[in-house]
Amino acid sequence: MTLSSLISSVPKAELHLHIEGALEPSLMWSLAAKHNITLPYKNVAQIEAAYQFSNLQSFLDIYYAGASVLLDEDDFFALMWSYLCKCKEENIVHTEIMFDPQTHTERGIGYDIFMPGFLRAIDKARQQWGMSVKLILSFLRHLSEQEAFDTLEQAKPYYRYIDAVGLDSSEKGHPPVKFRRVFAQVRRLGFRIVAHAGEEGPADYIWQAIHTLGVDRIDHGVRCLEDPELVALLKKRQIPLTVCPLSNLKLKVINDMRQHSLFALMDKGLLVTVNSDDPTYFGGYLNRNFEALDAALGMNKNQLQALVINSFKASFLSEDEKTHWIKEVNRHFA
Ligand code: HPA
Ligand SMILES: [Zn+2]
Repeated sequence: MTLSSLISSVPKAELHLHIEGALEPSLMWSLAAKHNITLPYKNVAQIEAAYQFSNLQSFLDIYYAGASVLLDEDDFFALMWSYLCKCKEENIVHTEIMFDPQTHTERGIGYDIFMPGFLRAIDKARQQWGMSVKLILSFLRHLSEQEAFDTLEQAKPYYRYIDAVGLDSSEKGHPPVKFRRVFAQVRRLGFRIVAHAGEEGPADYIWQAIHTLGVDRIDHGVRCLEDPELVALLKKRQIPLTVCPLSNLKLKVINDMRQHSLFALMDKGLLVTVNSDDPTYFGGYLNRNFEALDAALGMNKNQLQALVINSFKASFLSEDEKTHWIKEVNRHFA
């Protein structure tokens, strides 16, 4: 089998995906029409053409504006269902999906609107395809810690549907320590913890995420390479990094995919995974990210196999589920 057909056919997990970043321009357009919302674009092609970013903030501005078309439960169902259909197409059998409650609650759209929409789509994918899905509630770090506390409190009726809590949005100037107390509460509630760190922000933010927040995984984390002691810690504790190659390229964390450090991180013994982050904004779903790495840097079958095994190892699945899927992956490569 060619590498390309292995990439698409192997069962895999995705661990770093923002559901608001999976809003297809065509769905944005039709929801705007449904709700009589005027977008600053004349057609779908213009939406796509607007996705040229110079850094994280220039993306976030467009990403939060795009979410303004999501108003009723059916809209959130359509958004989730569209992504889960892509998972089916790409042989993603398990996905851990981040959602940003504050992007919606700030507009007056409550948990009672978006959660039932998300959960209906997830139930349908579970029943139709046996897909496995976990949800990660993410705090927007440009907002205050008090607002994160309020967001956690408002989620109470839905705690049983949420597996982990994370931290995303504008990284620079909003270090993990800003959220020390709310993540202490998150830990007491028994959720797993993830945080974006070391995407644009310094290696020190990765230290803070580990020591102050007590994360189970780091989202991005590519800037760890600037600190050999940190690399040694990530290796020793096998703290996973959910790396997003096309995102790094589109947000100018790197200038060329040939500069991507993913294989360097693997060679240092780190537990690295490949993910799509915000696929409709960054030019591709998960399989495209593997393809882009191969096209720029070359990937052999052993590297692909290791990355796919890592996607299960680094997940929040049970040990039995991990063992099951790792066996399936190995069978696929045999
Ligand atoms: O890559 C990202 N970084 C920070 N916040 C985000 N929200 C969506 N995608 C991202
Ligand atoms: Zn992200």
